[in-house]
Amino acid sequence: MYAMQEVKGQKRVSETLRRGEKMEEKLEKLKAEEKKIGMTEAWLRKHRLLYTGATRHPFIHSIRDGTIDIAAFKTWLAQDYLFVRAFVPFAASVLIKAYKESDDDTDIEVILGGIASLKDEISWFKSEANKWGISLSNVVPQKPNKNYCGLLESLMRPEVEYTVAITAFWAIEAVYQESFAHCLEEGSQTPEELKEACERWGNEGFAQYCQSLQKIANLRLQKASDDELKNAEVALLSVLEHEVEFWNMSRASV
Ligand SMILES: Cc1ncc(CNC=O)c(N)n1
Repeated sequence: MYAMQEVKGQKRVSETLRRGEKMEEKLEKLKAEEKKIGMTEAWLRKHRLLYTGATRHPFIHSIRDGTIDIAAFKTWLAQDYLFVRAFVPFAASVLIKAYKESDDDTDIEVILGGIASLKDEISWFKSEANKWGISLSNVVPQKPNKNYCGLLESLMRPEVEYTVAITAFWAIEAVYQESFAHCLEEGSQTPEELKEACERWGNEGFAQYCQSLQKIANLRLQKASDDELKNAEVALLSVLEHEVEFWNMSRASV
């Protein structure tokens, strides 16, 4: 008898929690509409601390102020090469979802542009590794890298909606854009030999590409169901957390 009541009580609690979450999503949506900003911007404001943690990490600061230990940069380079290799099939999965679910042809063009530049990026990683005397064929992925690639794998599943996947895709690209652009701003003391790496993601073209992705995500999120909204926000938070861990890993290697 008591057990039955407890089960009922638990059900009521979880039902209430679920309702609370739904209301919270609706509130975020209203806030975004009121301020005439997109959903992604509303979420970044809500999770400012985490976003700053991902885009203004001590690893990035150390590049910007020139105090970086080159061993940390080399670790990042080798690990990121592996990440980018895993990022290609993820990008391809987003392309497939866009083809199936989007009614806007330009989505495909934006995503395809991203995939095309990944080919160039992989070549760059190889020549950069060569320059630093790193052998990429012997690199073993570290735990945070494996975890991040695991997230990509889970987002590649066919049951993950396009809206959720494109939100994650935008966030992954935007973190690198914001981080490396910071290393190139006025007053930064980024070492000459690291500037090329920073320009890969910190350049104006990459910034515009990120804005295009953000615009696509916002349009989709505007029309999304409560469930999709929740999943997209969770995906965004997961991306930001994994990015922080990825920077931590690079720094911890020295
Ligand atoms: C860990 C991580 N996050 C984002 C990017 C940027 N996307 C593709 O290059 C990256 N290279 N690595």
